[in-house]
Amino acid sequence: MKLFEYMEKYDYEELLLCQDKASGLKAIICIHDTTLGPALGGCRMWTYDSEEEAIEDALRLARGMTYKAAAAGLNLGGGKSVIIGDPRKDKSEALFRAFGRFVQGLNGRYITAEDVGTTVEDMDLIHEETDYVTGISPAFGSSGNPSPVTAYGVYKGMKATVRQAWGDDSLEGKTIAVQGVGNVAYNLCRYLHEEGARLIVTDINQEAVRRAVEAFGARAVDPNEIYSVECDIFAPCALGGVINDETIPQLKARVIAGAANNVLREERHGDQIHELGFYYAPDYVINAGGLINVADELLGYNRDRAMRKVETIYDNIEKVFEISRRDNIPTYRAADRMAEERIQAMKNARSTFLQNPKSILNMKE
Ligand SMILES: NC(=O)C1=CN([C@@H]2O[C@H](COP(=O)(O)OP(=O)(O)OC[C@H]3O[C@@H](n4cnc5c(N)ncnc54)[C@H](O)[C@@H]3O)[C@@H](O)[C@H]2O)C=CC1
Ligand SMILES: O=C(O)CCC(=O)C(=O)O
Repeated sequence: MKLFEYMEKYDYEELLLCQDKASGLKAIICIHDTTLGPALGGCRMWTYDSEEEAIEDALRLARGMTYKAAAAGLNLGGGKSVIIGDPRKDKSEALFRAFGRFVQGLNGRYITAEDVGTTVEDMDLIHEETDYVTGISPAFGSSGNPSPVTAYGVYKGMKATVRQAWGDDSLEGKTIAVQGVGNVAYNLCRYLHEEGARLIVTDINQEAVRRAVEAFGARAVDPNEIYSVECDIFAPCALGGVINDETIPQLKARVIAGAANNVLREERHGDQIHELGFYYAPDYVINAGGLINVADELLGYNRDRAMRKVETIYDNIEKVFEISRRDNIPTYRAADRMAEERIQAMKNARSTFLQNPKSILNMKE
């Protein structure tokens, strides 16, 4: 990958490689765009096959956060970080504290949180070294694990998408294929089950599958089968890139709506599913609940306020479909348009000089 060429193409601000020999830390922090405010985005810990793959993941995820914050109406920019390592074996206090010091060094331009492979306990360790971390333990006045809130937002967004496809938003009797039943999807399955949906689940972790089967009467299938099962809704809730040349011809669902980031392997796959008549809820619009929740900590965390804002994901999905119909474009492009218009509008609104501009960090009521 030609890094500067790529950064220029998508207008990235900063890419930082962090190395600490003693703790074994190898991390990447990427800041995409801070027009709307500090870049907030989780820290992923994953066993990447190569350094290039880790850098690419950080870059793509960071850009997604810019759009996620903008589309959700937050005063935040986009950033993300990844730690290269196995979350089951390579975690230590020293590793997360070393990472926290790199975050602190950015002086608030980047604020971290959980993502795949990291937990509230890891955020607490990072918090030993920096205040620029969210999703820490409620004991610190924080919001804790964002996953249940992300799940609630995905549930609301799925209902809004279902309304587009079938005219009413009920999930009762719908068959939903859930890929990955980790932190977000387990909570999502609870909402879906309570509303009377039939669940089909898969995961590479058999324990996660067993939990979902026991708790929600879900039917389990092998990871490769999840794309081709007969269902109404496909909910990608594992990793990204799962809508691609191999999987699109297999899909039986009419709606694609889930928690995973970067669901489309390439943009052209978004065009393809649009042409084929799928109802696709753009990933960063439907999965913004966790971000909305942790962002509320910057104002002094208030659960009711955060949940009210998460409910607006339903309206945001409706807006995306409206733009898609109005401009005759796929929903992923409609979401980009909605986010880009807000970023541009705020750039313009902030063009007049103010002696003491209000920042997100001092907007406490
Ligand atoms: N946790 C949160 O609040 C948010 C999460 N997301 C995204 O949602 C997705 C899920 O996040 P979490 O639930 O937090 O992660 P998690 O790590 O708890 O769950 C992911 C699950 O997917 C499974 N998995 C991985 N590869 C798989 C495959 N090929 N087939 C089937 N299962 C597979 C894993 O075993 C795991 O159980 C990720 O893409 C994440 O970036 C997005 C917004 C917020
Ligand atoms: O939900 C979080 O942990 C923070 C936001 C984030 O990284 C995401 O939405 O992907």
